[in-house]
Amino acid sequence: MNENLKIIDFENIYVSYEITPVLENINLTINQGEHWAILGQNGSGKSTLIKLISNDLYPNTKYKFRKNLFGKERWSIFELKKNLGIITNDLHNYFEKHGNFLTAYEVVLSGYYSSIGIFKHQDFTNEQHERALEVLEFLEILEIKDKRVHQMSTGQLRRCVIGRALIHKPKAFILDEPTTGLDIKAQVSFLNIIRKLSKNSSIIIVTHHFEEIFPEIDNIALMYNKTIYKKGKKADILTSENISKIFDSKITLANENNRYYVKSIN
Ligand SMILES: Nc1ncnc2c1ncn2[C@@H]1O[C@H](COP(=O)(O)OP(=O)(O)OP(=O)(O)O)[C@@H](O)[C@H]1O
Repeated sequence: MNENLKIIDFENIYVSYEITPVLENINLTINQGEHWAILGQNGSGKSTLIKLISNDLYPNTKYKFRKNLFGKERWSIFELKKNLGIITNDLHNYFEKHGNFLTAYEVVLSGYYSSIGIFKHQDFTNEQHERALEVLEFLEILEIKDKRVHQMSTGQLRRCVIGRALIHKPKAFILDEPTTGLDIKAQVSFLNIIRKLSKNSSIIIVTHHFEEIFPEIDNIALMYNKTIYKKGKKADILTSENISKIFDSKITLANENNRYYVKSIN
């Protein structure tokens, strides 16, 4: 791992869907090997920030900005996906809707072509088949390799979608509210999988749940008022004062064994 490599290097970025920017003056540097959580109210711009990172949205060119990913300004979407695994609920829902006949094995293997499914014209080497099995094993879903999407639980499909990105051994994963729809047990075991991923890839997680900020996550970015209100080390940023500010409420945050939770809110 090259800790000098900047996964994200953004300076003074503005993003607009329409005329008024929804993100303003975004400055963010994330180095390889770091793990981050991004927190903020509904509508504060978290998903927009992810779309900016994934090149689904571009900065407003009215402002002078810097936007580098892995040290480079320009990326083809296909090349970017090899370096950056982006897991959103939209992708999960897309597989549920359009790929429900695929097996777990096929969902994972489809990562090589970024396709929804496996097609006759696609060739896979033996190594690629082996890698798909290795990924299923890593994600602890090898036993469901022949199960089809429509027969899977939400947690099982979520892991397959991660597996599809993991096939490339990306340097970083971005996970947008990854435990949506999971019950408490599935949530805990899913988070353990993400912790396992964090050994080899940087994790950037967007979440509304403090308990999901697992101990390896050492950096926090707080979104408020269309920008990154504060960012830095977890112990400095995750304070009751900061959290009360960004959620416009009086929140008392507590911490036990490096895990945070909301003690009171009013
Ligand atoms: N396609 C769009 N067209 C116009 N405005 C949009 C679009 N998508 C989002 N917005 C606006 O951009 C702002 C930021 O939205 P965004 O979805 O990024 O917030 P978020 O923090 O991800 O919210 P949530 O926690 O609800 O997912 C909001 O004011 C929203 O209304």
